[in-house]
Amino acid sequence: MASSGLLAQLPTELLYLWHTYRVPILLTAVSVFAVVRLALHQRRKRERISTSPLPSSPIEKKAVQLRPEWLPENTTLNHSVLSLDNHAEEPTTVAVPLEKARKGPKTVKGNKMRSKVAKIAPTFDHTVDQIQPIIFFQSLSGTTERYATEFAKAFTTWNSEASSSLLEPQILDISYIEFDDYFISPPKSESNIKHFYIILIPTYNIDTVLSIFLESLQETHNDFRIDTAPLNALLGYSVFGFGDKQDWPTEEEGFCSQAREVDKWMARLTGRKRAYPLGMGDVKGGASLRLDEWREGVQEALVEIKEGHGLGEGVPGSGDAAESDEEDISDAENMDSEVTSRKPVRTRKTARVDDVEDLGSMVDSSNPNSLIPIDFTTYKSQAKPASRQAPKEMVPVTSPTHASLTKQGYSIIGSHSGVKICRWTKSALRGRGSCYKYSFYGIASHLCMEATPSLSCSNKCVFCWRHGTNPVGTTWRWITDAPDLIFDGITAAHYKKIKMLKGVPGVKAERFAEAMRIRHCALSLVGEPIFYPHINELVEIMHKNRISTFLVCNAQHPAQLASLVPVTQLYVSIDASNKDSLRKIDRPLHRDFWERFCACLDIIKNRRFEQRTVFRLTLVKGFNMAEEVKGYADLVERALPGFVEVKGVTFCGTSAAGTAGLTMQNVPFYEEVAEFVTELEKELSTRGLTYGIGAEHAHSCCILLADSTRFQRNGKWATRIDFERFFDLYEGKVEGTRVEKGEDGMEKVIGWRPEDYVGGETPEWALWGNGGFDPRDARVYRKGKGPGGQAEAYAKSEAAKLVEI
Ligand SMILES: Cc1cc2nc3c(=O)[nH]c(=O)nc-3n(C[C@H](O)[C@H](O)[C@H](O)COP(=O)(O)O)c2cc1C
Ligand code: SF4
Repeated sequence: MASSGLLAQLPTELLYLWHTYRVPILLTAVSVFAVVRLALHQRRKRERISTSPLPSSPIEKKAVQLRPEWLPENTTLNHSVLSLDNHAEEPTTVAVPLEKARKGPKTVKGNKMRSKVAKIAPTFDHTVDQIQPIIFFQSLSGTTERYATEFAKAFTTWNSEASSSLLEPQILDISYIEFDDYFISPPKSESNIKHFYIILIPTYNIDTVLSIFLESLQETHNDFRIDTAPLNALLGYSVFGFGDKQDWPTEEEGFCSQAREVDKWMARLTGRKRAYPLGMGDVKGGASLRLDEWREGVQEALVEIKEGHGLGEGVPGSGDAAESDEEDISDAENMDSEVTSRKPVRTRKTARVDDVEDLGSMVDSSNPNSLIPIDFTTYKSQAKPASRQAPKEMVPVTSPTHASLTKQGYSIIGSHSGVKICRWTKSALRGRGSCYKYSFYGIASHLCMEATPSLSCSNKCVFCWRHGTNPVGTTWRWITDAPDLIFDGITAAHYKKIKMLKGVPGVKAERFAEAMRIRHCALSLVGEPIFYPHINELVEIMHKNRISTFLVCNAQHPAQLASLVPVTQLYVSIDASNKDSLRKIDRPLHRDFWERFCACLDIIKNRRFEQRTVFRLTLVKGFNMAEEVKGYADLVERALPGFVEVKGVTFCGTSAAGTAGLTMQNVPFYEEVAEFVTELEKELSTRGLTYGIGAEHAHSCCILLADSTRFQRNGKWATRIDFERFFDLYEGKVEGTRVEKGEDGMEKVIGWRPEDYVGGETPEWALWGNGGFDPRDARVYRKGKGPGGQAEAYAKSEAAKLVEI
């Protein structure tokens, strides 16, 4: 009873208490609430290590138009499809779909009327004009180069006895010229100098520079914006091919097939100015003799021209275009199309005639007005696309490229991937220092693997050390190895090479043990990694194995760049600040290289909050340094990369580099690089951009600019990477801070930002002005080098030897 009375009194008591103490109760509740909120907030903040402000959400992105011709060919970006790997020992899975996965603007097809009248070639006035012969050659294993040199010598000796209207020949390697400078129109020169082309080439049934050369001739021919016979102003041309009759006994089986192709395209581009028939020599017997005979024939033809007789008389289709049947010339354009009926071929009068097959196919009298289909949105020939051919191996074991790369220390994996131990990996194993990637980002060189899934690329940069033998291509058209096999292959080859260093004096046991677990992969080396159609799968495999990825691309493949999965650090090579300079230094194969380059910059800008983005500038004195600071600043302003790495060129010291016009004089001194970077920093700052010099590695002539609003903590540089954090973000163990507004207007996390895996502060010794060499490592100087006023010369000579990307 007593207890029920108490209960009845309780509401009155509570009401009394509430009235008496409500102010302190309310204050306590608010305080507790505030403390709990604050604690929760602090916890979340700890999870988000980033200190920089969150990007406005969603980040405004510039629309980048991907042209249809930029989309990959022969392959698909579909992740679920793996390629057939013909190197695999165990049976592999799915075959490469040969059809293009083309998206983008609709292709507009039209028709071009064939031109009825060939241009009249300028005549040679033997009283005032001079002939400039140009000897073009291409050589992978040196044979053709040797013959071309001998040819030039014999030709010059003969010419010294002849007259002055025939100039000394120029000799040019097809690997190093700008095709457009010679094969869209004759080179620019004084008006009384007329050119004559002598072309000496081998044949390779694999992809080499020659395949690209042939494609370029074909493209020029099919380009509706270019004249029917753009090389008509040449006085004439003649081609000599080298082949191997032992393995390719007949023409049907491929003997000198590429020389025959070049001869055919030159006939079309010149308006049939074949001055002397195609010569062919078997390198296994009689090539020298054949070449001498052919040289005499070419010389005779030149004498005729010199004396004002032009190319002499021949059957229609040979000799001067003006003398030829006009219809034959325009029909010759259509050699690829089906021939319905053929004019009877007249008998040859002289040695200077076309091949019977050529004559036959160029005549299509029954259908003089037939139309050639033209694709107005692309340069590419629609008539006979290369992609219809069965894919080949990029670097077959039998190729000189394979031999050359293996000799240089590369392990070739499958037929298009490579891996090589970097000099710095050896150095780090011996406790003698790591490369600049350690100073800037914290990558110890002995934990790093350098590899590429594509030894081929679409540039022929003057400073590339794979000159001459490098596979090149504008589209991926090779047999494609599966990404897991590439991963297994490159890692196995890397470990094998590390093991081989076991006995090298000075290798530290502790570092050797550490090196047996790859932590980082620089996807660069040579070639273009994003050219490989399954690069995304390969990157994913790396990340799953907790291997970080530094990927360097050459800004020529916007479609692949746009669809690349986020990597740990994404580089784009910026080899020049303007179109002209880029053309000279990178010698890109794509005619729209500048548009591609600019599109890549816009993509880099759009993706700057998804991953760390870096501009890699390679300074080559005399090519891309002087007067270009403002231009580089324009590019930085356009793409806003997180970092700008500026590096003096590495001179590979090969004779091929010399052919490309590069010598030690082009390697800048460290102080010159430093001066350049200081100017660039100043220029960026006048534009209100917040870049500062973050770190340096004088040893490899490399300096780092970084965005101070993103990669500084408490006013101190934080350029290093927290790799464990990166993998935790990748695996979803921690949440990133990249947010986007959903359809409901609410912000939600959609990934991570570079700021989420910023590592510790940049060490004192790596900061600008301190040199960048870890004092815990032993610095070893070569004889006669080292401190004492020679540091810069040392850096320069070392830079010449290092192959470090
Ligand atoms: C991988 C490979 C493929 C070749 N393909 C052909 C061919 O299809 N037809 C041919 O006549 N010769 C072919 N050859 C022979 C080369 O044309 C010949 O060896 C030539 O001398 C090489 O010239 P270079 O040393 O200047 O590169 C091939 C040689 C190699 C190594
Ligand atoms: S982009 Fe790289 S691999 Fe390609 S040519 Fe230039 S330096 Fe060599």
